[in-house]
Amino acid sequence: QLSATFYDTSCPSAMSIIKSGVTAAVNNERRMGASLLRLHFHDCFVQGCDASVLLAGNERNAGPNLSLRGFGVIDSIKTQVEAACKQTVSCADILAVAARDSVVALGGPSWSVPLGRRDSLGAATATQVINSLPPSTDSLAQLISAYASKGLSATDLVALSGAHTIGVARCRGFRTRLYNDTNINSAFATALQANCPRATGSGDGNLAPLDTTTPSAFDNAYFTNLLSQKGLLHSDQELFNGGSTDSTGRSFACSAAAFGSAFATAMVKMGNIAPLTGTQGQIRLSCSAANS
Ligand code: HEM
Ligand SMILES: [Ca+2]
Ligand SMILES: [Ca+2]
Repeated sequence: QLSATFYDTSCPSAMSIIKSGVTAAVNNERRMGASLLRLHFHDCFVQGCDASVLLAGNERNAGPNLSLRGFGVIDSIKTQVEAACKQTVSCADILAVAARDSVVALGGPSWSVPLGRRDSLGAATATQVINSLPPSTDSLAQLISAYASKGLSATDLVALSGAHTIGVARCRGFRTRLYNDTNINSAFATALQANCPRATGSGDGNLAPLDTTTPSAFDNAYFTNLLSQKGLLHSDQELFNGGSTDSTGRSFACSAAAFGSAFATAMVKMGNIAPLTGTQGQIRLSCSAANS
């Protein structure tokens, strides 16, 4: 059972240290806010919110995790938190708070983060990573079932996908959509094709914003884009493609407030996936390695 006041007496400065670290990193590079938010998602979906994603090794080296970034920002925040309160604040909680502070730094909603997660003793395998994170080639039905397996609803799926209102993706992740999908705005596809050639291997790493309208503001433009078939990933456009989630997407496109509150609710739910609590796991001294 997590609690928002978990560190109030044991480490009262933790929240402000994390917030300053995140704000400084985002002011230096806006994209870092997106990268920190994605780290928390990749942590929670694989073996629960236990900071397993931060451990050097198999999990971090698995395909879907190779483009993760922000490890250095988390390490530096952890160093400052350790200096204030020795072995008290978990890396898993730092990730959850950093995700919230990133959203706030980019103009999105705020919420109170339940705390008290502990850190895993080990990482997941590459196979576990691949089986736990839905690929962007998934259909709506596959996405709904992947989220259901984590206790998240179809509304949570749509709300959490709104995280793609910030950040970027590599050509290799949206090439097939540009050349094969039919539910894509043609001017949008043509413009993206210039920097993402059809041939596999050419321009694989070229980046495009997930939200073509406001790539570094946390707003609801991701959903207005979906209404005009300008979702970047196949999985993004699946959420608004004539299926059961259309009405949710339309409501988030119409109301930034409705999106913000559903996003906050869904982030708390995602942050509650299989946490280690009590005497389980450990409080790591360094986020990239289990204690020796
Ligand atoms: C619904 C299933 C999801 C799929 C299939 C998916 C897929 C992807 C892909 C393919 C990328 C680009 C990676 C690259 O090319 O390097 C990406 C980036 C990103 N994802 Fe997702 N994602 C999903 C859900 C989420 C959720 C739930 C969050 C957070 C709550 C999230 C946050 C992000 C962010 C912020 C980025 C940009 C990161 C950066 O610029 O460094 N995604 N996602
Ligand atoms: Ca994890
Ligand atoms: Ca945006």
